[in-house]
Amino acid sequence: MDPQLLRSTFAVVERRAEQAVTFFYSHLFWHNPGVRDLFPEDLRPQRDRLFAALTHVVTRLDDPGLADYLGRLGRDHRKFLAAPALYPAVGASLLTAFARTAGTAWTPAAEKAWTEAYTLVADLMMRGAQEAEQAGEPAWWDADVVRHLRYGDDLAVLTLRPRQPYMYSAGQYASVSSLRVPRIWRTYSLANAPRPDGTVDLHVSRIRGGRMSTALVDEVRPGETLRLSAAGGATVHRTPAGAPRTYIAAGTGWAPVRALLEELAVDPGETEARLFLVARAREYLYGQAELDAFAQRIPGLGVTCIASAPRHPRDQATERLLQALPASLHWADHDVYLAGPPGFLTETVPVLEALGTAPARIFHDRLPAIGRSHTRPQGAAEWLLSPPELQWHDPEARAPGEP
Ligand SMILES: NC(=O)C1=CN([C@@H]2O[C@H](COP(=O)(O)OP(=O)(O)OC[C@H]3O[C@@H](n4cnc5c(N)ncnc54)[C@H](O)[C@@H]3O)[C@@H](O)[C@H]2O)C=CC1
Repeated sequence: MDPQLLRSTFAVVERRAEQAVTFFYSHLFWHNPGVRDLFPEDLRPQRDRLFAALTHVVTRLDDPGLADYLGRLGRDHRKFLAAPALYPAVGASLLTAFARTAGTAWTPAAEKAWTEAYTLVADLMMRGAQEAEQAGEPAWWDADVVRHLRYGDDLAVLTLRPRQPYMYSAGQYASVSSLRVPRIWRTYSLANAPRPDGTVDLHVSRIRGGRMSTALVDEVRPGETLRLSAAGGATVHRTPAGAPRTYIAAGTGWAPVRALLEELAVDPGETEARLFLVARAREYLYGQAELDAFAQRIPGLGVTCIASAPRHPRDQATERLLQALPASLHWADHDVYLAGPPGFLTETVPVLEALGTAPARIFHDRLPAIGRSHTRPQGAAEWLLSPPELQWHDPEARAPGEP
């Protein structure tokens, strides 16, 4: 396998990505009747994901973590009903699409390199899936909705009871699917530390035009069954017991922070902990109701709630937070746990670094370049200048208990 050759052919294909992706799906669905049913009705986000995943692989061929990443991806793809027979079918369509798109760059040597690369990727993914199956891990967990609470127009807290034991750590997330929105999975943080009764909470903010969040906020009722993927994400506690830490949560970013606090509350000792809770308006500070209870259970907890002023844009709360942070001291001694919208994280991280927090001590879910944009940049330079819209879910971060 020749990494240089793979990258140079991929660079040509990437410039004609729309054409390549359209050809790929047409070829796949034409030659494999029934496969179309495995994909969501709206293929556009899927198309971007395919290229994001391929870019991830092609740019990390020398990365020793790639095999683990692909193993986890294969394990995770079981929820999409990706049977082993699908892998060669996808490979055949992908290589044909590349051959059609790469023009003169598609030499016999390039074809050989891509065939070898795809075989390796598929083998590692299938092995991950097989290992999960042998370990008795379900492809997804059926979970019954036992409670559905509304906060304002756009927010709901759902309590689910998985029918089989569901393992996760405080701070992790899961993909969620509902038969109301077939074949679509969306990622939500698990909003509580594991409970003796096994139930898990999800905090869902309705996104305008978002079919899944609308279904979860407006339509889903107790008694209904949702599907949960295996938990993932490495935003779990990494701070030694008793050492100082700061939590910063914006909007439903409260969910993972709430879970981390609940875990800390079991044995807080004298731990110094700071919590900044940020929301678009006072009435959206829905976590506030629980703060007294947390403050009682964690004596060293200091809490600051920040919201935008009435009739001001939601991002004013971020400006207020960034102005408030320097009033707290000793940033170099704190681990910082952050959760919230991608734009919020992008603005907050540099300020924390400027205040003295080491980048390695700032923990948040990673933001891969999984675009929703339909006007695709034409090359690496344009890609950097105009990156696609970010989503916070990162399958690479799916490493429960990762140090
Ligand atoms: N684990 C995590 O990191 C989690 C992330 N989220 C993300 O949070 C978002 C949901 O947000 P909502 O609850 O509706 O919050 P929201 O849209 O009400 O925003 C909450 C606050 O975040 C700040 N903010 C939002 N967009 C910003 C931007 N572009 N630049 C600077 N600051 C910004 C503002 O201060 C705003 O008041 C989704 O994007 C979701 O993916 C949600 C839960 C967990």
